Amino acid sequence: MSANATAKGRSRNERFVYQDDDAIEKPFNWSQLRRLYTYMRPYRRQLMPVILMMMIGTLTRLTNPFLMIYVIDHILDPDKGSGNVTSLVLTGAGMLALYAVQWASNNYRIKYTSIIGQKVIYDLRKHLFEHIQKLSFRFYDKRPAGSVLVRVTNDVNALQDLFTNGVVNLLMDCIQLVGIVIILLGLNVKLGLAVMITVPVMFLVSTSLRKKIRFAWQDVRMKQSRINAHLNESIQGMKVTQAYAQEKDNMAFFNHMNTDNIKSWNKASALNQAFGPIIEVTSAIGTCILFWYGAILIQNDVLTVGLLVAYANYIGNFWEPINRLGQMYSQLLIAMASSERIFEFIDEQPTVGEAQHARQLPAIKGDVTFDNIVFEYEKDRPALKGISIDVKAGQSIALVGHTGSGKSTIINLLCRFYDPVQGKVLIDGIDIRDVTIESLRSQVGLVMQDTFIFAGSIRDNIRYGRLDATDEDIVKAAQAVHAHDFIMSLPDGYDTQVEERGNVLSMGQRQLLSFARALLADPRILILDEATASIDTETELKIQEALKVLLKGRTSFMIAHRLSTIRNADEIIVLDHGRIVEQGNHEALIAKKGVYNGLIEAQYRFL
Ligand SMILES: Nc1ncnc2c1ncn2[C@@H]1O[C@H](COP(=O)(O)OP(=O)(O)OP(=O)(O)O)[C@@H](O)[C@H]1O
Repeated sequence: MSANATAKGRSRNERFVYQDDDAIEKPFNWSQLRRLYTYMRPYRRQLMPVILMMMIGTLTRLTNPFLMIYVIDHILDPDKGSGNVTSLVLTGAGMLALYAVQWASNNYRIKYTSIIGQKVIYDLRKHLFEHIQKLSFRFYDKRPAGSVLVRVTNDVNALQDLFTNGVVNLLMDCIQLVGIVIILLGLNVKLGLAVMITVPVMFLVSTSLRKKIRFAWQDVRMKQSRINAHLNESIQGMKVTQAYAQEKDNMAFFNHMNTDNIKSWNKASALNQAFGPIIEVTSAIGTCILFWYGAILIQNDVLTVGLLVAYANYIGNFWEPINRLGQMYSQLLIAMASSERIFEFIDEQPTVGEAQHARQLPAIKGDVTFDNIVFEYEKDRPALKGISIDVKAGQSIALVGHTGSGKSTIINLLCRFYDPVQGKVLIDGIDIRDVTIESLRSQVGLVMQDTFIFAGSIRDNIRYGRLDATDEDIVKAAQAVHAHDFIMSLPDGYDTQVEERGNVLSMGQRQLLSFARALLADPRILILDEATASIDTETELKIQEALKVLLKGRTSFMIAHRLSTIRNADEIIVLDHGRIVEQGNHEALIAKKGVYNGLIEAQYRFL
């Protein structure tokens, strides 16, 4: 913390700490490059004609000056064939033809490198997304959603340039450069060496400047990344900001970051602009040497005017690939960092894996057994310490206990979001680690406290429970859980569009929707994390009615908060610090006057 941070609190600019998750360049790494190449390999065949076109384009470009030599030294030379209009026209036509070929091949190259590059990026993004969908909760426990998002978007985008034109351009520039050097030295070694004398100087100056430029842009990206993180957080937390009237403070913080970003941008941009003049001055020096030394050679009859013009042309084309190769190298180092971060995710194995010979869980009855379960999220900090529960199909279980006592953890294990450290969870006597995750989760319904509503229509949101459900099934499910009336009162009924997270719906309405969704899925085992927010009595009654319909005939586990739900449960399990401390029905537990009685008294004293 800086010195001006007072005892009252942090200074405004230190309010948030954002982890820098931006691409920082990494050293060149061949094995990573080879791994990146595996994404290009499927397009090898499509790449062949592109490379061919690139070579044709480069060759025609290198050939053109030879025609110039011919025109100047043979056609226009009074001693040789001056005035030969036919030759002149023919050579002119030849030049035009070469330009046309060059233009066509360049067009082809640019178009198809971009198409192939996009396909490679598509595959990479798909692979990454497919993979992160499989990763276990443990993975997400450790990472903020923003950092996962950055890898799927920014890091993949950072590779886009490399794939869309980088690889082919790299090849093209190398060929062009080698071609020009050979021609320059081949036509006249002395003049060739003389005009290339500036190359090492230019190389040294540009390498050091480029490094500075690279770091400056990295700094810009880091600042932008912080702005993004802050924006993300601000939007998500807008209600809290407004509720605590923190807008001014938030604005000041944002301004600070915004100003910082502009400063970095200006610095990077100034450095960038310095690069152009350096290239120009170096190439101007090269040209001066060319004409000065060329003129001497012409006077000594060692060089022709045509050759001198050709040299000037080649020199003009000489700096361009050098410049691009430098840029390419910077791009490559950044791509190394991005690919490393992408591969880090791809290499991450789901901790909850499927057994090699996992079988389909057959249609279940709904018996559930927790057999002496021990579980810890973090080493040596057990969240469950030897839990055994036996539930018969169709029974409803209410899990109660203080915050942090392990209720959600029990549910997490039943869905196999995590695996126990010790003991097993059995459904109809089958260890859930022996069956495929999909066959397990498709038979276990989960109704979360914070119902997730996806952007789309109400109908589609209910259909999420069973994608092949007909419209009639959807209406029936909604009617059964008393959601139909409120849906019909919405402007477009079932077609009403709701935004992500369903902010336009009330808490109670969202719950009813999630009940309809779960009913449609018709799972044998239902898990319900009851919402804590209190709702009006009428909705409350509807929810209780809906719950009865939903629970009928299913084994259910409820993290129950409403007394009515807890009371109606067949069995109440009271947890404390990861252990079951009491178990039984409401009356029996109240009569016991133990932990449960204390909890109920504390919670419902005012009802
Ligand atoms: N993802 C996690 N990583 C690390 N520790 C966790 C994680 N989730 C829960 N815990 C810890 O495990 C213990 C049990 O948590 P759990 O969420 O099961 O409690 P709970 O009874 O459901 O609480 P609440 O009623 O507040 O939701 C707590 O000590 C909690 O801090």
